[in-house]
Amino acid sequence: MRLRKMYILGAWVIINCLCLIRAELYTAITDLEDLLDTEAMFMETLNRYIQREEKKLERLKRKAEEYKKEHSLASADVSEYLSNPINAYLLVKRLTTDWTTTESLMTDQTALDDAQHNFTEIKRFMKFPTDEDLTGAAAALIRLQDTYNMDTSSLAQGELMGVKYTTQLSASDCFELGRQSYNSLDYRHTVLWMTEALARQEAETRLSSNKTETPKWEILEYLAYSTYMEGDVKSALDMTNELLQIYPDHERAQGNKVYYLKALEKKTDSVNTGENVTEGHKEEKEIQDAPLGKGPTERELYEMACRGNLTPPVEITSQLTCYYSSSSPFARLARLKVEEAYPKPRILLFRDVMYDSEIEIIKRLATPRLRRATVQNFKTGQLETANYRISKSAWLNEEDDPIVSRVSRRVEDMTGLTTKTAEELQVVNYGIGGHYEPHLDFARKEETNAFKSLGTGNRIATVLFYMSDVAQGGATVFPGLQLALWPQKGTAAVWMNLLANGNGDFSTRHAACPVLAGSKWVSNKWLHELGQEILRPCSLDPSE
Ligand SMILES: O=C(O)CCC(=O)C(=O)O
Ligand SMILES: [Fe+2]
Repeated sequence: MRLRKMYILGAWVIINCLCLIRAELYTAITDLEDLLDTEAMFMETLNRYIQREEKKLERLKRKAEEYKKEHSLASADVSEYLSNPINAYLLVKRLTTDWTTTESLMTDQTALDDAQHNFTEIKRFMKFPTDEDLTGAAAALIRLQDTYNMDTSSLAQGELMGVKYTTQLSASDCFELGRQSYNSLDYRHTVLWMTEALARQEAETRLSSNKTETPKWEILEYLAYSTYMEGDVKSALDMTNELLQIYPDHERAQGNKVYYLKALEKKTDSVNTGENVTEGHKEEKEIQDAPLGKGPTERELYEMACRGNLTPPVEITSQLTCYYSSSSPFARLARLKVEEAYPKPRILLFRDVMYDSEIEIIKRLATPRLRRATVQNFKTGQLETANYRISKSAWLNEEDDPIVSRVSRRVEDMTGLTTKTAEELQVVNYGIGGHYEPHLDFARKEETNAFKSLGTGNRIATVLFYMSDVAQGGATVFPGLQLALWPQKGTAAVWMNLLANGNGDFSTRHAACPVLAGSKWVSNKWLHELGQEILRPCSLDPSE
């Protein structure tokens, strides 16, 4: 049995070693799909273990029955029973060799050892999430909660912006989200998720007599402390009192109670410092983005646009038209459909410009090369990962497949610019919660190191192909323009990042909203300045 199992594992080793990446599995859907295979292997091992243990218990039950039968026979008439030499012999045998066999059956651990061995092998050779993945996945869920303004209870009931899904979160799932928030010193979300954990736990206990996994006192402990850190000492004290009713000897709670009482007595201002309270952490200040004048901040505009609650004013939208492109003989021939999404900066949407068959090939070529996407360090020009960009990306060059050259030609036909100096085709897959916060695609004047090694100047234009629809979320938004572009498979968005005078156009600042449901695939071509001199004549006008 074990050999066959090992053989199965052996087969998996060959398949999975090729693309084994330990961390950051939560950043792309493609990796999560592999985790389902891992889970299937775990379930198989667990079921086999249960079957073997059940067989063992069946044998032990039969033994117990046998003992019971003989013993009651003997007890009915002890002297009669023992006067029979066979019975006397059998009694001695039952308590010697027989009992040794029974005992060794009871203590037999081979099923457990085999299961543990298999678990270790699965963890070694299959894709397996790490603690960082759990933290990342929890952070993604909390990001979605904030960006899409979803209340904790609806989210726990599986409702995503009014759409009801069947999956729900249990008390222990909510507790884990609270714990993850707590570990990130995010007390606001700790309070939200621990409150939900408490409510769910009470409901779960009412429904079944089984004890739930997380004890109430533990939820109360996190909740009380985080409530205190959020500045509500009175509620923190009430929760601590409730905790002490359940668990009177809880030393930390006893200590905290004394502190909360003192804090309340003194009505001290220092309630938020966390001093003297066990488990105290210094609160990290959230980075507040600067307001754009008096109106909403960029963050607020970004979130509103992501939720679909922002559109450009009618003076702008009324100017927009759609037409068939005539930018090249091919564009005329293929009757490329163009829609203006914004007039200045001009943002165009080319509909049905990438075909499903092309998308399939590009995704297939990119999938084995997907790695956590990087950003360029503002100061050093080095590439590094950052929490404000969470996705997986791969680069395809024209030698990889004729399709990649075909996409470059298409980009030339769409833009009238050359792709000779463009970067390779970047393919990006965003998992749930995957996003890219507001940024500029071009390098600012002070970023002197950016694109230096390419020697092709700045990123003059962006062509962004949507290679999937997205069930919910995942828009490309331009907060300053109040504009959201909703991914539509086969459409490409195109805009110029630089003005004709070569300066960066800051109004092109844009973002990829977190994916709420589904998966988002895009690919993009960044065109550079070098070689465009004739195709896009420059201007000395500072406003152009
Ligand atoms: O995925 C998107 O919608 C935008 C991506 C983007 O802005 C980028 O990769 O620079
Ligand atoms: Fe971008």
